Amino acid sequence: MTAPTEVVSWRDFTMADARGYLAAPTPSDDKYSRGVLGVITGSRAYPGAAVLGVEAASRTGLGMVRYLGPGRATRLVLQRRPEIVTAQGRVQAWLLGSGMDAAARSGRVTAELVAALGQGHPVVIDAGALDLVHAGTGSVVITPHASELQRVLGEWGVDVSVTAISEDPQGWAQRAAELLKVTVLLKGHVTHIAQGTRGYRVTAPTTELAAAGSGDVLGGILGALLATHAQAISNDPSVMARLAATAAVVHGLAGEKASGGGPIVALDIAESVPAVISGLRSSY
Ligand SMILES: NC(=O)C1=CN([C@@H]2O[C@H](COP(=O)(O)OP(=O)(O)OC[C@H]3O[C@@H](n4cnc5c(N)ncnc54)[C@H](OP(=O)(O)O)[C@@H]3O)[C@@H](O)[C@H]2O)[C@@H](O)CC1
Ligand SMILES: Nc1ncnc2c1ncn2[C@@H]1O[C@H](COP(=O)(O)OP(=O)(O)O)[C@@H](O)[C@H]1O
Repeated sequence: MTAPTEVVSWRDFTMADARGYLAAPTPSDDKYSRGVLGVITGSRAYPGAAVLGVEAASRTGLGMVRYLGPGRATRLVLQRRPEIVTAQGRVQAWLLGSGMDAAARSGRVTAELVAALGQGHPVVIDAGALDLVHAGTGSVVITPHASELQRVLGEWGVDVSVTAISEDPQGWAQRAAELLKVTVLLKGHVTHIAQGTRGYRVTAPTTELAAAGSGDVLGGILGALLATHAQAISNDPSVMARLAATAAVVHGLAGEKASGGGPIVALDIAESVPAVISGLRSSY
């Protein structure tokens, strides 16, 4: 695979840009009109990722989270967040794969992920569901780090090293978006979001974000944004890239706020999200 075929115009996605996707609910809203996020994340090996993504989605603001992952993770999610619904039902968007390992996934979990991908809703595909990107029937955003993107590209017949991706994240995010026909959010100190002919950069305001579970929190933030903007995505699928960039902006600012110059753990990032959204709503 050589140069990307389409000309992509890249620009920095700003806090003012993000604000447009963080509106408060209106007086006529109810929990269902705000949007429900279905979540299938976590595993026996990584149950904590489920807790982190659900916490982050809840803190980003949406009508409801339906968590439909494995048993142990379900218990941990409910211990942390009794608001979460674990019954099957209708959703407006999905968050899939954080805290899963594609190689260790059971046939049953794979079938559940494929069924969710087949519903035509907007989907965040992370970590251990990235191998199922071909099954997406709605608008899809994938959220790999460089080594996950290398694995995905390998599965699609593109041989590239992690070093090469890290040296040209813009180019590889763009190539992957073209090849897979999805929105790509490639994580790093600078996060690159590519979709069609658009590209957005978001530079993290703190390096403390480089910590275990930080990406699981990002997935939750983005999942909530997809659920609350499902109609906007249906009207204009290019909104996916701007929602992904908004999630990266919120994630970065939440990490910065949680840090205050010191170290953080991933849950601190999620807990700082409401204050960051409040600040963004009132600042511009
Ligand atoms: N609380 C939770 O539940 C959490 C759950 N999480 C979940 O974990 C799952 C796996 O995600 P991941 O990104 O860690 O794994 P992966 O994509 O395979 O890349 C691994 C790369 O890193 C490297 N590597 C490993 N160890 C290294 C070392 N000591 N020093 C240096 N390099 C080292 C390794 O290289 P190698 O060892 O192969 O040489 C490989 O290249 C995923 O589902 C995620 O959601 C996480 O979010 C964390 C919190
Ligand atoms: N050096 C860095 N500076 C700022 N942010 C970083 C840095 N390295 C990684 N990040 C961010 O931290 C998060 C890490 O996500 P990920 O690699 O999926 O980790 P995990 O799987 O442990 O959640 C991503 O949002 C990424 O953009």
